[in-house]
Amino acid sequence: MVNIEVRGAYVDFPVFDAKTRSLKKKVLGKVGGAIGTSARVPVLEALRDITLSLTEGDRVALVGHNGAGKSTLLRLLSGIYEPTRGTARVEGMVAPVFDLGVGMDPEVSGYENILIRGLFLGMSRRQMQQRADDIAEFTELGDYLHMPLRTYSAGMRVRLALGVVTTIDPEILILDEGLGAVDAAFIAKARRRMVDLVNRSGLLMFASHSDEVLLELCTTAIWMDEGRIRMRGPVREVLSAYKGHEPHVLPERVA
Ligand SMILES: Nc1ncnc2c1ncn2[C@@H]1O[C@H](COP(=O)(O)OP(=O)(O)OP(=O)(O)O)[C@@H](O)[C@H]1O
Repeated sequence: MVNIEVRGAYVDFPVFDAKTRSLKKKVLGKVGGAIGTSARVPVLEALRDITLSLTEGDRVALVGHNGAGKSTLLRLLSGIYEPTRGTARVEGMVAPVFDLGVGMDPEVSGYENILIRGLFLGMSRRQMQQRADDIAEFTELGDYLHMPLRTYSAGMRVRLALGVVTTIDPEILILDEGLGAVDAAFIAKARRRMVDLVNRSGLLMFASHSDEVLLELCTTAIWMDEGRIRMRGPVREVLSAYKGHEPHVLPERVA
């Protein structure tokens, strides 16, 4: 059973080496969470009073300005952060994909990294051995897979990481955008695998700045603003409210 229950959760980051005096002025920009200065040590209030209930089949987009709290919320749901106050209860095995390169070792080969990365995402050694050929074919890396990862370009690393990530069977899939370095043709090729991955995940939560990807993969959305949930609803409605206009979608992507 896959289930997420968050009740009145806060996540604060005390900042011990901040220049406190210059923080006394209220920050007026749109970017970033609230900075509390009443205590002796300034506290970054990354999440404030989050209440959320998600279950099997939910496909949730997470949007908001830089620093709004999206990554912090994903880390809370992945068990990386504990709430400072409130509760966060997660039932189900979480596959967190924050940085495609995390869990990769530059000194070992592409093949060995396929195994390591798969184990990191909750798969067994045997499952990864069975899937290695499929991943190898998808990445088109050929003999490079026998070379140490440090010899790969940025785009080649992303190909390898995407190959592994799109082969797993996650109960709860937590995606934080980071597909930057690959070329457009490869993204198009990965799209089908991403859609299949999402379809076989029990629950998806995806933070991204791409309307197109979110509209394709998600059904509902949460708009984060200064650490709070500002709006929750159907993905198209939330994107329109957040952007102030209809979401941008390339004509051929419109269903
Ligand atoms: N480890 C940390 N220590 C101190 N402050 C942090 C830390 N991580 C995040 N913050 C602060 O928490 C707030 C929320 O950050 P978070 O990374 O969750 O935002 P985001 O919505 O994911 O932004 P982006 O779209 O830029 O990735 C920001 O104000 C940020 O400065």
